[in-house]
Amino acid sequence: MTPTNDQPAPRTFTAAPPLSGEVAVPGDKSISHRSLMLSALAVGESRVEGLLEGEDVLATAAAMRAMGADIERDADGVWHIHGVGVGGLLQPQTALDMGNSGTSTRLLMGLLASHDLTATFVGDASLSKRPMARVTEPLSRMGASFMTSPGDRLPLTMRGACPAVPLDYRLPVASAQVKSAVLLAGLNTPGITRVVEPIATRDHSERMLKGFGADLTVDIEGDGTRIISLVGEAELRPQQIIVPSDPSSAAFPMVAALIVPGSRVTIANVGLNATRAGLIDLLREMGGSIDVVNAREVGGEPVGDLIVTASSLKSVEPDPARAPSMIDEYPVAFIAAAMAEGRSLFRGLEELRVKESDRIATMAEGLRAIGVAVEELEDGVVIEGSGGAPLAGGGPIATKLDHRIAMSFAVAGLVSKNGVTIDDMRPVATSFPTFLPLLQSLGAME
Ligand SMILES: O=C(O)C1=C[C@@H](OP(=O)(O)O)[C@@H](O)[C@H](O)C1
Ligand SMILES: C=C(OP(=O)(O)O)C(=O)O
Repeated sequence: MTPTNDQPAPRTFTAAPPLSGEVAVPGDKSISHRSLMLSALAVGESRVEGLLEGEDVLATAAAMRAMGADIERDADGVWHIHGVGVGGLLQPQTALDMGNSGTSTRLLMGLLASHDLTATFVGDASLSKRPMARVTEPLSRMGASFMTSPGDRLPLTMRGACPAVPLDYRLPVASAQVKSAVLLAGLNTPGITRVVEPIATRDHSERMLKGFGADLTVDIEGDGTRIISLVGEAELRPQQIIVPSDPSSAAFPMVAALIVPGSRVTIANVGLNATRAGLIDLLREMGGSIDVVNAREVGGEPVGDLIVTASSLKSVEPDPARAPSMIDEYPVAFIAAAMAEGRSLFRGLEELRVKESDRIATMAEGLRAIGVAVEELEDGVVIEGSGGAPLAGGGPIATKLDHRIAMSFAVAGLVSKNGVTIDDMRPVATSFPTFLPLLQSLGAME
């Protein structure tokens, strides 16, 4: 995406008074991407309320428009999408700019793999370092071909295959992006495409594909392995979608409210899908007071309001099997561990090394810079908690084009003696454009 401002936006976050109030974080990023993609493949008009209007999702919208979908936002903030039908995507006339968004890139590569067209994908410096072999490998087996930059990275040009060949694929890495790429490719492929998932990852693609009318079944074996089968050459029906608030964004005010003494905050309408709710379980195990009220179902997803009260936290050694259910929340979970009593041990997190930044290294470096004793492991970190005492503070923290690093250290600043300076807050616009006003409304900053 074209940056709106090409200068870094440093900012210092300082010790905050007790946080209070009721807030709503923006719509779920994963569901927003999928809403646009699936609506663009349905014949007729879909309507999406609560879409995340962050840069990542806007990159998906621009790509779907470039391939023929008609996508408009009305004055009330509702998005209207007229789709082209499965198999109906048009050849994009220019390169698809994915900005900072791994989800847009990998899911769209899947969609295009079974369409008869050629497309070039480009992205920012962070996205251009991220591995794409995890999707080019299965999609090549379905018939697509790829010309990638060295190391299977962006920029890359792909040619879809029509008809593509259905695939029976066992996921070698616990990744909802890879699972979704194969399933989306299967939509326009004759026969049955099957994905075997030994470790469950977020299941929004499965739920939404079914909701749009695709013939998709999920069988669960005794050991928890999920077998997802999709009948190809699907016809998708337009939908009315209400996007719940993003639990990955709610994570920041949630941890802030737990660690800033005296806080009590309500976070409304948060998505509580079990494949996403690992952070809530973790923080409760640490002694965090998080109550779910008003539990309900909205648009096929469980949601609830969270009441979070400041708590004394104790250290944890979470089971690595929990990783997929809170994969994007580890950076801010490390901040919670830095304020807990005792030593926390996080393992099994090698996937964090291939996110917007190497989140193990970036977090370890940043934590050290603000006075936290931390040891970096190949697949995780050991963090010595302060037992609730304020962190020293410091910086500037190098965010490395990673929104979750920026927001995690902003939260750390709220419990610091000397403030925490972030080198650049601009990446926050990818997933949580209202982050600063939200902190202001809780009284966390001027
Ligand atoms: O499918 C999705 O919407 C996502 C899957 C996760 O990535 P991986 O599949 O690479 O784990 C997550 O980190 C990302 O923010 C969104
Ligand atoms: C990893 C993330 O997103 P993506 O892979 O879509 O860039 C994230 O939002 O933390």
